[in-house]
Amino acid sequence: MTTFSDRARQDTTALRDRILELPFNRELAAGRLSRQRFQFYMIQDALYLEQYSRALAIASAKAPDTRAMEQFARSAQGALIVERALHEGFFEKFGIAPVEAAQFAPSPTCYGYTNFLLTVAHQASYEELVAAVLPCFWIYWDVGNHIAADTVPDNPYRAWIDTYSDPSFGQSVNAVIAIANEAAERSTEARRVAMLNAFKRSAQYEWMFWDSAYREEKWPVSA
Ligand SMILES: Cc1ncc(C[n+]2csc(CCO)c2C)c(N)n1
Repeated sequence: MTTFSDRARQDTTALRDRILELPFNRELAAGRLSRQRFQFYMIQDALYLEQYSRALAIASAKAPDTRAMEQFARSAQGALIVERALHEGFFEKFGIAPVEAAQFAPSPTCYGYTNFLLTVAHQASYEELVAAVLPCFWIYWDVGNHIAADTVPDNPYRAWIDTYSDPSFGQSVNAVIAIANEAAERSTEARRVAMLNAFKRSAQYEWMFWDSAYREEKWPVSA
């Protein structure tokens, strides 16, 4: 039987390869990504995580069973606690006060991605929401492992690489994949197609998020 995650993987093979090949990720692996670019990414990611955590909390509230509720509630907390600790470590290293991150405005891509997730969370089905939050886990696990396999000693971004290639993170990735597969199985084909579309849109935004950090994306006009 073809599961939702099999279909999702097949439909995004080319895009996922393109994510691994992005200059941001290649340079991160080699330890030669500029601090400026990484710092831009960290600030945007802090803004992203706050909204992503809300989307996960809504997934928890909508989940049909306590196991999925717990998984999403834990991940919603993880997005705020674990990832914030990672960020604060880097902010300290780069000499940015953590409160300063909140003073930055989200980039167009960050804004687009978080608004997409929150729109799905509030307006679409639970199944589509699960599909929309999955690339965040799955693609980071792919990227984390890919980078961990060919990084250099003393990489200044080691803590980032370790977080996303840690087996405990792999366990939560597998748990969310299993939840998405169960949700798809219980659903209709029309809804599974909607799930695939939500998954693909988030995967595109994941590519865009790294690309926008590399370009240090600004709003093209100010108000
Ligand atoms: C743009 C962007 N996408 C995905 C992640 C990774 N991530 C964020 S929260 C979470 C689950 C709970 O810890 C994971 C895997 C990120 N940091 N930034």
